[in-house]
Amino acid sequence: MKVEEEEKQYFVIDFDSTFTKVEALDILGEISLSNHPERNTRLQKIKDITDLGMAGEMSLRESLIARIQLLNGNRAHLPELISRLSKLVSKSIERNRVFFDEHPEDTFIISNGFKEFIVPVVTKFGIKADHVFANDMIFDEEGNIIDLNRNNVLSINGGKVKQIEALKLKGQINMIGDGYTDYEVRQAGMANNFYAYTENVEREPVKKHADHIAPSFDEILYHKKMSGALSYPKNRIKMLLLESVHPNALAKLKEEGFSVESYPAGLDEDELCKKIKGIHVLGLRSKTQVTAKVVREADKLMAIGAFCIGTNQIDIEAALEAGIPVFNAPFSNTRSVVELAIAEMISLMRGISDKNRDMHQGIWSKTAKNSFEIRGKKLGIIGYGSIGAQLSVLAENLGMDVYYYDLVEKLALGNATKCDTMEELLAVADVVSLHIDGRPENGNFFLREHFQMMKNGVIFLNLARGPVVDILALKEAILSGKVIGAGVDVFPEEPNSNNDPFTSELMGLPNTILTPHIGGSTLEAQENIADFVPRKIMDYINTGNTENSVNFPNITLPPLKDAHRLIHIHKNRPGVLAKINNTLAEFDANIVGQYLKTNEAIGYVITDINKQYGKELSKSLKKIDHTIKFRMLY
Ligand SMILES: NC(=O)C1=CN([C@@H]2O[C@H](COP(=O)(O)OP(=O)(O)OC[C@H]3O[C@@H](n4cnc5c(N)ncnc54)[C@H](O)[C@@H]3O)[C@@H](O)[C@H]2O)C=CC1
Ligand SMILES: O=C(O)CCC(=O)C(=O)O
Repeated sequence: MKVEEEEKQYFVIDFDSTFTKVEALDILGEISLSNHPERNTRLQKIKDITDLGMAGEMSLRESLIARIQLLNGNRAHLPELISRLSKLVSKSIERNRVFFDEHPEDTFIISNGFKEFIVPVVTKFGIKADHVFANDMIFDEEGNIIDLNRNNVLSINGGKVKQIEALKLKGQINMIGDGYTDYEVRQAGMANNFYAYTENVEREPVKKHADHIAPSFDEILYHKKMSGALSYPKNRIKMLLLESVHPNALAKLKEEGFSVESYPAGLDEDELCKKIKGIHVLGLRSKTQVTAKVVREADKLMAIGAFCIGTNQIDIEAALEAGIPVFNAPFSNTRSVVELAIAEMISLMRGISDKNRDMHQGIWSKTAKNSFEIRGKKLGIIGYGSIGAQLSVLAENLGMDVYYYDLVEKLALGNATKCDTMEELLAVADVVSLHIDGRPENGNFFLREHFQMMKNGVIFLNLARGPVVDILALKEAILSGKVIGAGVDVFPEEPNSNNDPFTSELMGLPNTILTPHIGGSTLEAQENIADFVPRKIMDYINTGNTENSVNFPNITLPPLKDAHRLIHIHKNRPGVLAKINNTLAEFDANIVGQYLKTNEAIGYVITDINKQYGKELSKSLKKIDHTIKFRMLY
């Protein structure tokens, strides 16, 4: 009996900024001071006093009284406060409702806040009203909050320690909170563990004293080996974002609870091989090369997000064979590239870059020589995919005559003319714009012979990929006058970051616009990408969805409901599905849904079962021959 009592786990949870995302008195202030002339200064003072109290720099009672005096609160404000707080419960607490429902005897709220609003909020989670220990408000006859019950132990410093002592709980006491008064309980020896709760606020001095840092309630349950809402806490999923991915992406992923680290620059292969250890999700743009070696070194990698269109920088076959889906943003920067191409075409037709340079040097060269309208000119688009096609539409609207060439059959938009060969296109085009992708076979795609096939005096644009064009042949073509203007945004060698030097054979050439791979670098595009790619990654992690993955079989799954989801990735060999199902049958697991898709390399099977599985089932599924990766969701 004694042993059982000692092993019992109690969870003592703070309310403000722990159970809820916010400090309740701040919210009360927003309500009670809404029409007060000193609203903003008072609200700020209330926040400052809260922080001083939290940091242990002001006595608790002093801070409570000072805030009550500033608040102008009344009993009539409480219903709105309770309603707002109920909507501001911490995400992971909300997610683990079932845990609270199932553990009413083991869960306590001990807070220096007030019962008047805490009890109505937490009892909706099954927490017992008599397990809530907090201060009591004193009201006057008009219902104004004028004081607090000064006999309540929670109105003084060290009150939480005394309160827990009085409860005489027998077992392991886990103290969970974000402030100094929560840590004090552990320090006084009245709790066995102190979890510094960082889901809403992080206080370094509090974290320093913690036995464990808990960015979510899932983490606490995982650490205690108890079952919670998630099979694996999200804060344990580490994401590394490179190359100045837009901060919205970071914010979104952090908000979802993942641990995210970001770097402004790209990494070379050796650096990445080191950094990739322990990383679950890698995010990058066009610079960082994810080679087969990087994939081999990646011990935990679950997904790769290309925060751009091109995925040539990633060995997607190696990733596929390792069971790692790659996601990109296929349309988020399309328009930005097209607008840059249009702008360059017009600028180059008018010699703007040279004229601008001359003006800055005090040279006035007003002339129409080599200046043309784009209207009526023939635009040859090589690669009629999303960018090529969009360029076709806008260029035609500007009065250009569009010709295009693509490896595969494409619908001609508007009045565009399809060319069966590149020669055909090069023979007619006044402007040639490359929009093919950067697949390895496209290296050295556009060579000296192609420049020779062009008419004299053309404009040439490469906003696709650097290695696609023989750069020396382009230089010759510019110097010979074959090409009278060039716009180049991408280079065979690009610096890792803005702090690294850039050099190119094309520097200093006439009427040549060089840009630092900014085709997709508009705020609009970056924001779109920062919305799109994290959504795909989160969807994959949370549900197994692979819709839009560039290398994985695409499966769109229904949301997981009252079931456990088993995600099995295996080499595409006959009989694996049968073995999965035999194993499930052995464990008496009833299949409520199953989804399978294969490609040449892998099979992707999702099975939803309606039974609590044991560790043995997952071990057996992992052991099936040809298994690459297995994970479970619930
Ligand atoms: N400069 C920049 O910042 C940006 C550059 N890009 C580059 O633009 C490329 C194209 O983007 P999207 O149009 O969205 O891709 P997409 O995949 O929709 O279009 C590419 C088209 O090129 C065709 N193609 C590929 N190789 C070819 C070849 N050898 N000959 C003829 N046609 C060929 C394909 O069949 C496809 O229709 C990206 O892959 C990326 O490398 C994309 C975004 C920004
Ligand atoms: O913005 C970037 O870093 C890369 C843009 C690009 O080349 C792409 O989207 O493929």
